[in-house]
Amino acid sequence: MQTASLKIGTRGSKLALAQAYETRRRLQEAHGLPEEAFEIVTMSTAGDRIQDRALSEVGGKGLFTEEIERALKDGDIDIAVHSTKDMPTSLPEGLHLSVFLEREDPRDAFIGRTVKRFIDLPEGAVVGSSSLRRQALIRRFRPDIKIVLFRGNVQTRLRKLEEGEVDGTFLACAGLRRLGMADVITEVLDPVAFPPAPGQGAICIESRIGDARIDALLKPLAHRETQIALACERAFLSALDGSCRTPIAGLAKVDGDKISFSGMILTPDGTRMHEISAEGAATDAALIGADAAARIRKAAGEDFFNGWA
Ligand SMILES: NCc1[nH]cc(CCC(=O)O)c1CC(=O)O
Repeated sequence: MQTASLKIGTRGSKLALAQAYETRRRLQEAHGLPEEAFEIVTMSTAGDRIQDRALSEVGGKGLFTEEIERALKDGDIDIAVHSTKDMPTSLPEGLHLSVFLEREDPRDAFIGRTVKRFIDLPEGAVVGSSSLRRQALIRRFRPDIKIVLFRGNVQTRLRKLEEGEVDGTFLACAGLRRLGMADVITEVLDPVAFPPAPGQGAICIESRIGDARIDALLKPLAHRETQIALACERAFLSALDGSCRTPIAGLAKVDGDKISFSGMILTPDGTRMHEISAEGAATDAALIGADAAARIRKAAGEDFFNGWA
């Protein structure tokens, strides 16, 4: 029996599995190997098990990655496939996000039950979301809307919507596309007015630093523009000390040798907001993101971060 040359770790949600299958398909194509050369190892994480509280209350993004990162360090798996936007900016020692696959649509989608467009929701309508960024943006435009905590996987959220628990919800276009469910989208949000989370829409691969065999296997999967855009967005997030309690948005675009970036920070109640934009050479992506963070921090003032933290 042929043993797998690479073990791919992933969470077990439909979206996580779709991302792991996509990664496997790209690995097969790049190396002309059969499916059996890559084993998908499904893992349950604390984040998947805790369903009744907001993530920001129980420990944040790390809850979805701890078990998987332990397996990666122990050599039980060789790579882990994640949604970049779910990844903390600092990773356990010895691990890194080595490869970013070509990005899907980074924008947010509105899924309305009674109206198509978010802005057309009636006064006092109920919207489901547990993302602090989306909550702050919703409140910024429509302080009258009632927001209910909406955790669980994409399917669970859409079922709650169908059952009438809420009038609408927001999800990433990318996730819905990967699940083959883009037809539920009733409005694609303008990324200037309703900017996405840093990293949204991009699959990343986490691996051990200095593992030459794995690096060689992964190399053909790296998508240049996405790698550069994500270096900028994650530098912005990291310099703002992006915790789950800070509504932060940011999106970079790479065009040839140039990069442009726009970022936003908001207070959770949506009443205060700062925007920043930056441009420069693609080779300076991380510097541009970090500099944009320093400038937006200065423009906002320290009380912006301390007032409600
Ligand atoms: N936090 C859950 C999560 N993580 C990544 C995605 C979507 C896919 C992506 O951004 O790549 C989603 C669901 C959503 O926000 O709709």
